[in-house]
Amino acid sequence: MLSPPDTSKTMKLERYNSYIRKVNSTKLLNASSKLLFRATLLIALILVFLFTFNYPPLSSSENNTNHHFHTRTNFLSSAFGGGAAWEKQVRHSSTPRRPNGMSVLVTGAAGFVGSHCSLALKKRGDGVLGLDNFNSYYDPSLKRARQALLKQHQIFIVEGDLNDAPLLSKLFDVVPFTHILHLAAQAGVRYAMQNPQSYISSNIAGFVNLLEVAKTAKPQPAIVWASSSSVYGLNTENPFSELHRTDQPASLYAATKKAGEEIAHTYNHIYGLSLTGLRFFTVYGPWGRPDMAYFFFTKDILQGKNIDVYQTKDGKEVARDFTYIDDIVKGCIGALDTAEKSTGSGGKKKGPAQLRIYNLGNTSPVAVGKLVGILEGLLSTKAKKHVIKMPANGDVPYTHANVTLAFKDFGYKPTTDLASGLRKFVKWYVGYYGIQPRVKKDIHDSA
Ligand SMILES: O=C(O)[C@H]1O[C@H](OP(=O)(O)OP(=O)(O)OC[C@H]2O[C@@H](n3ccc(=O)[nH]c3=O)[C@H](O)[C@@H]2O)[C@H](O)[C@@H](O)[C@H]1O
Repeated sequence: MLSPPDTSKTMKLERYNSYIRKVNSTKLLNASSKLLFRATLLIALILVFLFTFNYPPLSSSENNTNHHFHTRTNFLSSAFGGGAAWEKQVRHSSTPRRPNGMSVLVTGAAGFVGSHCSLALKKRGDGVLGLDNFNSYYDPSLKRARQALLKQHQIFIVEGDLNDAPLLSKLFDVVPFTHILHLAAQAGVRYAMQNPQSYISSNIAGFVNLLEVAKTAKPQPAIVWASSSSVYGLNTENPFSELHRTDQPASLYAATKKAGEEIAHTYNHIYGLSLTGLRFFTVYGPWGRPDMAYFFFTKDILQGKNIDVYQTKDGKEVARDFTYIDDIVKGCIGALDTAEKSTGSGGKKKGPAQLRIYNLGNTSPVAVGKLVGILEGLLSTKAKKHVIKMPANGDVPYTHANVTLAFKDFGYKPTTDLASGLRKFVKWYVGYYGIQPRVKKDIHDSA
């Protein structure tokens, strides 16, 4: 008789195996739940990062327009562009409050000239909707402060990029804009050597995108936009007239503005868009741009830092036709008021349309050294001047506007000299940045 098999060892082995399986499966479970947990945490962190840190600071009017920013703007516009509350804000902001008032889309509304023009238009009863991408070319907190100021006056700024075609089309679906005041651009003459693509993206691609949307709009809006005194480039005739050569730009910035003027011609010719380009001459004033010389000279003088004052190669002073912001605003509004309607509709030209270019300057060039002297007086502080030859960075030695044409067509007449304008700027500057000591008491007291 066969004795029964001794299963005790087998059973022990099975029990052991099943124990090991349990331990392993628990380990596996633990490992996979850990993995799941970590993956969830990672996704959550990515989402928090995207929504907390990356939104909203898209870079304006003066624009950081690289691919990353565009992708994000497109995403945002589709997420925020269609809601009823958003549309209500857009409509409310752009509705005129006076009979026959305009409904103006102001691009670059959080920028220097854009914010001033938006306020002026709104104050007289026009509807204003802003568009700005709040890029970080210069301190975006200044753009946010301008936005807050505009908000107090019921002006809403849509946060988005000129290159976001669906967003622009959406705005035109919601509002039948009568005018566009196009001031969004990559500004700055010297920065073009550091970031050339940003100029192409904003000043050329962005402008074309805007014109593409405008041409198909029903009704087509009339467009007034910012060109630049820099288009005169190496022109040697003075003062600069609209009839002078503008085919020798000295910087990529100037070249993109000149390209804008040619592009404007094309859209006017093919689609009947009414287009007015304004050549601004070194605009300055309260709420100005920190990348401009008068602004960072003020900062550096107050902080006791050296400032570079440029001279031409032959030792002459560099001069600019510095133009005060209020004069520029009057010029922009004059151009808007005299802009004729576009003649096309839905992408089809119906007849010839208005095409204009104007200088908007002060007609009185001042040497940069003199500007520094005025600032020294207003700030009661001696500047640490470092006079150097102008680097080959796109600057031109001299600008001087002839504004006869703008005077003839819409009464443009600058009224603020550099000393008065800088006084107003310094008053704003010390107030905005909370700087009290040293600065002349009468600056604080004067209106
Ligand atoms: O009219 C325009 O279309 C342009 O105007 C403005 O350009 P610019 O006239 O070059 O102004 P801005 O930089 O303030 O330099 C002022 C003066 O200071 C000199 N300058 C500058 C820097 C420096 O360190 N030292 C110096 O002497 C410099 O050589 C110059 O003579 C806008 O920025 C530009 O966006 C565009 O709108």
